Amino acid sequence: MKPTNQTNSWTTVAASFVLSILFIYILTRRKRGSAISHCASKILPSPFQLPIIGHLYLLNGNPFAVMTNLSKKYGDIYRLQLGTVKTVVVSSMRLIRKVLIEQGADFGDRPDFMRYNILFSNDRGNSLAFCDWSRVQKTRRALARRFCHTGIYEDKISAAIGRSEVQLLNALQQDQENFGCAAKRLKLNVQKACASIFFDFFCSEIIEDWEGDQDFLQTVQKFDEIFWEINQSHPTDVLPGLAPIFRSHLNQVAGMGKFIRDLVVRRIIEPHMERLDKDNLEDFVDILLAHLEEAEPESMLTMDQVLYELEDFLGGHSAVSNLVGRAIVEIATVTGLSKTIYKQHFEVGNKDYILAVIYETLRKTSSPIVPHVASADAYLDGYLIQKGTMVIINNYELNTSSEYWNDPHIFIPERFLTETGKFCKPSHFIPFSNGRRACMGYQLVEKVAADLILGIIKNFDITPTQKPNILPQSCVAIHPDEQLRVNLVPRDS
Ligand code: HEM
Repeated sequence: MKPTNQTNSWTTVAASFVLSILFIYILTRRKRGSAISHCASKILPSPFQLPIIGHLYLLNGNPFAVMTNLSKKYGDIYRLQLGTVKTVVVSSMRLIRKVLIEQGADFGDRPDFMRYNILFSNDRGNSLAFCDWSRVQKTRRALARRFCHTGIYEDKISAAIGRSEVQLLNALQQDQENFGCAAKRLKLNVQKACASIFFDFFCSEIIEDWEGDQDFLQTVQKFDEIFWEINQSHPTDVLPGLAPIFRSHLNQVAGMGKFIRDLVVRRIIEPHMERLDKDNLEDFVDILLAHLEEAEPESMLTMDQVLYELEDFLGGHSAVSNLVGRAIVEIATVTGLSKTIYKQHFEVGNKDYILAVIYETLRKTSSPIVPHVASADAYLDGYLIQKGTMVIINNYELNTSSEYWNDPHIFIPERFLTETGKFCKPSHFIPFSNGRRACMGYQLVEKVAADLILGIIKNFDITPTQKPNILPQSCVAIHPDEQLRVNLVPRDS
């Protein structure tokens, strides 16, 4: 559930229509009451008196900020009826820990949104990130866990980053010569760098020619569109009956998924199947394909599961490139920060400083956690949460409140460093979540983002433009049409 800044008039009209229906629906539900509340030993509070403007903000502003305000009145756990979806919002670290860890087995499923199904061949169960918890999911996570360990595959990931960084710096220098501005196509160049690292690392597919490889360029663009899409809420998530009105958007979503899928099959899967040597598994694709014929039925993967697991991980590059983009925008806004990063890393030798910059970017973004869903009826803090209830883990206050951080609106990487300069993260800050559905890519994020930002800063000073980007909070994604408005000043000039 993320804010959408860039709506056209059609979507505004449609959204107003949807909200009116939603509001009427909420009122009707109120009269009927809720199954949760009358079964529960304690009655879950619910903001029934919320004026319609509140619901408007919930969908169009920063929903996490709105839900935080509601928690001031209704407490750290309360329920919302979002269209047809029963929802519970939890806000305190104590309850978030219960949902993610202590009672993780009860809250390990994902919402059944129409768009998730459409993206994954009409079955979100194909996706590692949007499926419900299952034995297959355990297998899929186990297969990926080892590969995402940058320590185990240190050489492979370092080689992939090294190759890509050379191309990135060439592209920036080329733009400096051609346009007098190295930042002219910075976002696209960072996206291409991240994508080529991920293709190289996971699939041993080295992209030699960024500009001439049309498949590659289109894939980068489609993944970015998908990343934006899944980071937004959509009326059909909670009111699937509205699908006919949004048919063209839903078809577009299906088209994005299909494009990526066709490319992954043609360019990655088919060549890998032809050369697969089970005694010498070369990369992540080989590991997944070897599992197609695994003897144990519970841990055997279907071709769709293999395909989408691979896509989930390849798509991770969009998360990294958007994060790097955000970090660069933040660095530009703090006077002298680019020089400080250079000094700390390349002169003082403090390798943790850049990590602090990355975590401060995640904090300031207030990077959200994907909603969970109750996989069984379960009691949470004395309230009965029915099976199928969506649980929104609202980390907004934990990330942005002055109760937890000094000057929370200011970008201060040092808050993640001890007095001796060592990286240190408070336990209430969990941008990659925790427990059985926790992010599998955080080590890759740290390594790839750090190396790319340092590669840029080694060669360029990052300074602000007169019109800096204003990026939405509680959403890592940057709109696909938004460019990074910063200057890159060559260090030797
Ligand atoms: C900016 C970077 C990223 C952030 C902030 C981030 C954060 C998250 C969060 C909050 C979740 C949900 C955890 C939960 O529901 O409890 C998640 C899930 C996941 N992430 Fe990331 N992530 C990032 C990048 C990546 C990358 C690069 C990869 C892969 C290479 C990746 C792989 C996954 C997977 C596979 C899941 C689903 C796990 C499951 O549902 O079992 N993530 N991530």
